[in-house]
Amino acid sequence: MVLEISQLSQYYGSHQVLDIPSWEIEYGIYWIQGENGAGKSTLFRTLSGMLPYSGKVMLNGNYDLKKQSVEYLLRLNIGEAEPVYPSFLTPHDLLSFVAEAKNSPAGQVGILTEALGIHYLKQPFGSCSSGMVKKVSLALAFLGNPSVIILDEPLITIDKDARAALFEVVKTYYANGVTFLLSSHQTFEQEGLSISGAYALRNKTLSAISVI
Ligand SMILES: Nc1ncnc2c1ncn2[C@@H]1O[C@H](COP(=O)(O)OP(=O)(O)OP(=O)(O)O)[C@@H](O)[C@H]1O
Repeated sequence: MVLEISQLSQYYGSHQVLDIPSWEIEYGIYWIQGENGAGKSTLFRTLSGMLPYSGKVMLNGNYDLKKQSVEYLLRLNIGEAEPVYPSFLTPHDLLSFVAEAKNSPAGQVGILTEALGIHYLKQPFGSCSSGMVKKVSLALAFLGNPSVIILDEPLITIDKDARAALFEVVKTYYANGVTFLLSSHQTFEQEGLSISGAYALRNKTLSAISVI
């Protein structure tokens, strides 16, 4: 299994958001759906090691998020729904830092920024457009040699060309063995992606649904 969850429970204070007894996926592209506030971002942030949780999360059958967190986080990347970065940093700063942390191959940042149309690499985030910030967050999600990439609402704020470019990158990575978890309130039909499965997050847990 690429990703396995068992007895995953997540709270904000006394408010329980996730209660997932068991969920597992093989290699593929998966669409996670759910109403506003259902807990999609919370699930993604939990799987990305950004929130403490109770339960077990395993990657590639080998890496437990709690026990082998460095190995795990080298192989699982996230592009957040509404990224916020320090206003004084530049895309160049952040991309270089994450590329180093993720053991990126030489030249990878240049390939991704070119592909996604990120032109203002030395302009601080404080003066970047929201679409540019989003594109940088998407580029960050492809750095290194991930086996899983989570893209939370990848379509928001980016223009038509960037959207097409993004899904070309998704297809290339998928063809090279990367599993994707995507969330979106819109369908991915026009992207020409072959979705392997869809899950609805409701009542704090994930259930398989048909892809429509
Ligand atoms: N940092 C936080 N502190 C407290 N409660 C939070 C926090 N983040 C999210 N929540 C609550 O957790 C629940 C799930 O929120 P989450 O953002 O995960 O949902 P979502 O499915 O991603 O929603 P949307 O489709 O609107 O983006 C909501 O009730 C939300 O108000």
